Amino acid sequence: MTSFVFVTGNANKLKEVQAILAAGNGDITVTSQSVDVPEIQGTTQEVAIAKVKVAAEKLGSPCVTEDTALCFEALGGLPGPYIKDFLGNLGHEGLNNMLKGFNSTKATALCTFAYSPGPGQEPILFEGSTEGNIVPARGPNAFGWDPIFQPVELGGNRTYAEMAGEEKNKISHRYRALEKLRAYLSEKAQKEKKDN
Ligand SMILES: O=c1nc[nH]c2c1ncn2[C@H]1C[C@H](O)[C@@H](COP(=O)(O)OP(=O)(O)OP(=O)(O)O)O1
Ligand SMILES: [Mg+2]
Repeated sequence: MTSFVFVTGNANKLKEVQAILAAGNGDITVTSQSVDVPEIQGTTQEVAIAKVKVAAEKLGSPCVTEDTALCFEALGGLPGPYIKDFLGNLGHEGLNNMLKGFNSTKATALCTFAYSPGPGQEPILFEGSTEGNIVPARGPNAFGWDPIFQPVELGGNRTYAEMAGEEKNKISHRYRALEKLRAYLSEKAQKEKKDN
C-alpha cells in the first residue's frame, strides 16, 4: 500500500481522483493539501513542471499536482492550459461562441499529473487525454466545463455532465493519466520493498 500527497485547490478533482483510486485494486491512496501555487504561461508540460516544483518546495516533500487543459482544434490547441481563465471570463456560452466561424468543434481534454520526488528533484509527467466536441451546455453544472464537452466515446451523444461519475471516470482524461501515475507509484513501491 502506497500513498501520495495531491496538491490541489480543486475539490472536484480530488473527489474524482479518490473515486478512481477506490475503484481500482486499492494499492494506492491519496491525501490532499491545498497550497496556492502560481501557474506560469507555457506548454501544458512547462506549466505542470513549474507547478509541481513550487508545490514540492513549499511542502518540503514529495508531492503530486495535476493540470487540466482543454484544447480546441480550430484554435491550434488553445485555450489549453489557460482554460480556467477562459471559462471564468466567458462561461459555457462564450466558449461555444469562440468557435463560431470555424469548421471544427473538436476538442481534446488533456490531463497532466506531475510527480515530484522532492524539493530540487526533477518531476515526472503522466498524461492522459480524451477526444470530444464542444457543444452548447447540457447536464448539471457541477464541475467546470463538463456540460460543454461531449466525448466521442460511450455513444458520442452525451456530455461529461450528463454521464454518471463512474462512466466519466472510465474514459476521462483524468482516469487515463492517473492510471499511468498509479502504475509508476506501485512499481516504485514494490522496488523499494525488494531493495530493503
Ligand atoms: O474534468 C474536468 N471537467 C470539467 N472541468 C474541469 C475538469 N478538470 C478541470 N476542470 C476545470 C477546472 C479549471 O477551471 C480548469 C483547469 O485548471 P487547473 O489549473 O488545472 O485547475 P484548478 O486551478 O481548478 O485546480 P488546481 O489547484 O489543481 O490547479 O478546468
Ligand atoms: Mg490551477
